[in-house]
Amino acid sequence: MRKPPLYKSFLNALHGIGHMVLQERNFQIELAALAINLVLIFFLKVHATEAAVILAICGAVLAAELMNTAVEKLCDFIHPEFHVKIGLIKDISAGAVMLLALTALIIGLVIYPKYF
Ligand SMILES: Nc1ncnc2c1ncn2[C@@H]1O[C@H](COP(=O)(O)OP(=O)(O)OP(=O)(O)O)[C@@H](O)[C@H]1O
Repeated sequence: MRKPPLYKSFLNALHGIGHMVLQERNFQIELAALAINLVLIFFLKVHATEAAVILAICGAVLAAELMNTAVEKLCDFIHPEFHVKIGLIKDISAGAVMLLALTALIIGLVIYPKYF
């Protein structure tokens, strides 16, 4: 089968991200957190290395949220009914996001205080 052109792959990925921006509350909250961090980095003149760490963890949280939502949607598609294993799969997937969000919180607590 012929591979689709590269720009088509970008459009497909943007379609997925666009869906998340419009429909998924957690993703919207995490995008707002990224925006707040960008403002803080700019106004507090955060050191470039620290800014890179902050932006990297924000990106990781957003990417994990994308994967978590994909797992949830896949679960709902293949098994819409209640099942204890589906619950566990969703909980594990959500756990990945929570782990990264907590890491982001700790990184923020380590970096920001010295700028105030
Ligand atoms: N089909 C199911 N069978 C068993 N438990 C389920 C099922 N669907 C959802 N759950 C339970 O409900 C939780 C929330 O699942 P849901 O699909 O509603 O995600 P959500 O509310 O969008 O979560 P998130 O905030 O992580 O995006 C799951 O983590 C799981 O514990």
